[in-house]
Amino acid sequence: MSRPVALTLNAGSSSLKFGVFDIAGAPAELATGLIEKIGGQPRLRASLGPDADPVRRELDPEEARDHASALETALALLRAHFPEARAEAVGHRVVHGGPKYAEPVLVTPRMLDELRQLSPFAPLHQPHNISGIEAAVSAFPDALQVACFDTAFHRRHPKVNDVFALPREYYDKGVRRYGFHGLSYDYVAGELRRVAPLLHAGRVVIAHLGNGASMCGLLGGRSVASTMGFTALDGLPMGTRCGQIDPGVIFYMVQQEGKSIDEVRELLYTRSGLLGLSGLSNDMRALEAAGTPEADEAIDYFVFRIRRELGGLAAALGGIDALVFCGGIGENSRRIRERVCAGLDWIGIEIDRARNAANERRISTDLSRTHVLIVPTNEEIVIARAAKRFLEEASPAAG
Ligand SMILES: Nc1ncnc2c1ncn2[C@@H]1O[C@H](COP(=O)(O)OP(=O)(O)O)[C@@H](O)[C@H]1O
Ligand SMILES: CC(=O)OP(=O)(O)O
Ligand SMILES: [Mg+2]
Repeated sequence: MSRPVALTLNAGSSSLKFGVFDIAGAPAELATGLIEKIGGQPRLRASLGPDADPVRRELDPEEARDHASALETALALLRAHFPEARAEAVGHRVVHGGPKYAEPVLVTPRMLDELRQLSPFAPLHQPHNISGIEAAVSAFPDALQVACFDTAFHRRHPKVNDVFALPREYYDKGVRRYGFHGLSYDYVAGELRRVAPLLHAGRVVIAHLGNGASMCGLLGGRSVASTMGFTALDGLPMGTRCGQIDPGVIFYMVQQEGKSIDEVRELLYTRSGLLGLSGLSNDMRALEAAGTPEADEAIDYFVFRIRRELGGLAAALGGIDALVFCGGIGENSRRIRERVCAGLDWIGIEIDRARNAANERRISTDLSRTHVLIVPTNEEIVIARAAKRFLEEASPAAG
C-alpha cells in the first residue's frame, strides 16, 4: 500500500533541511532532517519518527558535494525508512518572492526565471532555493512543486513600511521593504491564534532569533512592520550578517579601501554580525561559552539591537500585548531572553526567571501586563500545509 506524503525542502547556503509529512489528513510530520556543510565536510542529522533512533553521521564529501547530491542522499535515507511513501508534492521555502508573490504558487519555468532575477537580493539563500527546486523537479517529475515565500507574509503591510525615502522610480523598480522569515511568522501567528486568541487579535512582536534574525510587529495576526528590508541583510545583527548599518560605510569601503562591490557584499553577508564582532564564531552557543570580551561585546550588541527594535515596533503598533520568542536562539537561550527583557517594566514586561530558565511556553509573570511567550517555530509545516492545499485544488476529491 502506498502512503501519500509531501516533502518539504529548505535550502540554505550550505545546508538542506528536509521534512516528510503524511498528508492523508491534516499534514502530520513523519520525519525531519538536515544536511549541513554541503560542499565541505558534510554532516547529516535526521529524526525519522518516534520509533526510530535519531540519525547523526558524517557524510562522505561526495554524498553532498552540492545541493542536488545532498537531496539524493536525503532521499536515499527517506526511501529506506519509508519504502511505502509516495511523494505527491514537494514544497519549497523560497526566501525572496519580490513584489509579486503574496501567496504560495506552483512552480513553472517562467516563475523560476523570475526568481532567478531576485538572486542578487538574497545571495545566501535564493540561488540554493532554486537549485533545490531544480533538483526536486528532476527527482519527482510527477509531483506538484510548490514555492512558499518568506516575503509573502509581509506583502500586505502598510505602504509607509514598504517604501524607502528614495526617488519614486525606485519603488516602481521593486526597491521596497520586503521583510523575511514570513513562514516562521505565519506559523507563530497561527499558534498564537490557537492557544491565545485574544493575544493574536492584539499587538504582538515576534522575535525570530536564529542564524538569520529578524523581528516583526503584528496587529490582528498581520504584519505591520519588520526589521528586515529589501534584503535579509537589514535589521538585527545575525550570525554572519551585519544587520542595519549606515550606507555610508559601504562608500568608505569602496572609496577609501578600494574594495570591489563583490568584496563588500561578501564581508557584510558572511564575515560580519556575531562572527565579525566576536572574531570567534557565528554560533550563539559558542559565544555564550567563550566568555571573551569580544564574544561578550557581540552578545551585548545583539541584545541591544533587539531591545531597540522592540521599542520601535511597539511604537509602530501603538503598544504591545505580547512578545514572542522563536528561532534557535529565541527558543533555547534563556540568557538572551532574560537580557532582552531586563528592565522593560516601562513596556509592561516582567519575566519569571524560573519559567524562563525552564523554557516554558509563557515566561512572563502572572502580573506582567505584556505576555512573553516562547513558541517553537515550524517553517516546514507551513510549507506542507500549502502543498496539501494545492493537491486538494488539483484533485478536490483527494482532501
Ligand atoms: N541552547 C542554546 N543556547 C544558545 N543558543 C542556541 C542554543 N541552541 C541553538 N542556539 C543557537 O541558535 C542559532 C541557530 O538557530 P536556527 O534557528 O537553528 O538557525 P537557522 O537560521 O540556520 O535555521 C545558533 O546561533 C545556535 O547557536
Ligand atoms: C531570511 C533568513 O535570514 O533566513 P535564515 O534565517 O534561514 O538565514
Ligand atoms: Mg532559519
